[in-house]
Amino acid sequence: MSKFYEIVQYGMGGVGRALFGLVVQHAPEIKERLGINLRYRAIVDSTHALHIDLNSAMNQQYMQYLWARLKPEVGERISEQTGAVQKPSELSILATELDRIRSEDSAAKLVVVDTSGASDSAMTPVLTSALRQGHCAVLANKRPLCGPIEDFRQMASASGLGMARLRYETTAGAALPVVSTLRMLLDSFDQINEISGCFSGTLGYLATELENGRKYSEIVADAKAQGYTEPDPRDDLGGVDVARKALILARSLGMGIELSEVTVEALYPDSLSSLSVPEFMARLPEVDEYYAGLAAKAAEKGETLRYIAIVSGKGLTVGLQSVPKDSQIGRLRGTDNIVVFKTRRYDPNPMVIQGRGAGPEVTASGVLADIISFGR
Ligand SMILES: NC(=O)C1=CN([C@@H]2O[C@H](COP(=O)(O)OP(=O)(O)OC[C@H]3O[C@@H](n4cnc5c(N)ncnc54)[C@H](O)[C@@H]3O)[C@@H](O)[C@H]2O)C=CC1
Ligand SMILES: N[C@@H](CC=O)C(=O)O
Repeated sequence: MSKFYEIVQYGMGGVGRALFGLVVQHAPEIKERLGINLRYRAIVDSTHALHIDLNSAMNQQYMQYLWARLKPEVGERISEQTGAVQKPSELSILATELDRIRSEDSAAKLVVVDTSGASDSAMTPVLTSALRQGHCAVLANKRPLCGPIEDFRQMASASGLGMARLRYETTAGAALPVVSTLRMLLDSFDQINEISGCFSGTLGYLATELENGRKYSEIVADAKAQGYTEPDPRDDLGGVDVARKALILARSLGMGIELSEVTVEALYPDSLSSLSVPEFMARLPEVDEYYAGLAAKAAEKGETLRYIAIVSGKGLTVGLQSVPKDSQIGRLRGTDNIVVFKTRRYDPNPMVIQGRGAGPEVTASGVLADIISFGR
């Protein structure tokens, strides 16, 4: 029997557009191979929304027509599409879709997909509300999982037993199977003693390229252009993005920790913290020399810099460390992440997951896998 999942997607940046392209291009094959009908009901960016009527959503030609305009190389905005409306609020977009699906008397489930960079206050009510009404949610956006712990618990409990209708694989390690592995270990009654590693594609890329002698300012600009960084690269460089990932893993383990309890170490000076993003990017050369010096100092000792996170019963720590070049972490290259699970069963040798941890294409593939997992 065919299953119907209908996507309401917030966020049409790098990851959002890559996901839209994947779904539009592969929906017929997904239906044929897996018996899962995926279609778009609405796409939303920071200012506008496009509600897609079902006839159009089922019409592959119309979806291809939209993709031809929205794909990154063309880059049209939602506001430029026929039928787009100015966004009243994130929640009202969902309300419109819930009304529509009720009036259709449909057996389809909505999947609210958050590929935005929106705040937790904007997105948490949307996601929790959809989950409470029996629908599904998939997040690439970490913020809604990093608000007050009570909000996280409400979202989790709204998503059914074992968080059955909530997926957020790409919030830690992009498409690497980190969250699903954590769930698998917990479901099979292992005991996770520690999760550690390098959780940032941007900081991995920065560290490797500093090692190669490139300038800090050029590396950060390049990471932004490639879509590795957060909308504001200071989230990456300041360690907050790593802290969010560690917090999401800690909360998934049942720890009641707040983001404010995690101490981070910033890889840019305080003097650049209150600038706009373009101003920040323009002033990066001011710190080139300092970070070249740090990298050179580590190299003199046969070491390299890595930004390391540890989640354990003692809490969360994240920060810059100098590690031997020929260690497992020292050998990481580019945007690769490494996540090490030390558990009762994986002892003394831990379970290790390693691979690309950032980039729009790879992240979109993880979001699509999350969506499809509801229908399996
Ligand atoms: N780029 C990557 O490698 C990865 C990104 N992520 C997460 O995925 C999300 C998207 O990342 P990117 O696409 O790279 O960022 P991006 O900056 O390219 O896109 C973010 C989009 O969110 C939209 N947006 C902001 N506020 C919104 C709102 N209230 N409602 C609807 N849309 C809104 C913006 O218009 C923008 O187009 C972020 O939360 C990021 O942390 C997660 C894993 C990897
Ligand atoms: N900005 C993040 C993207 C994935 O979460 C990173 O660099 O790791």
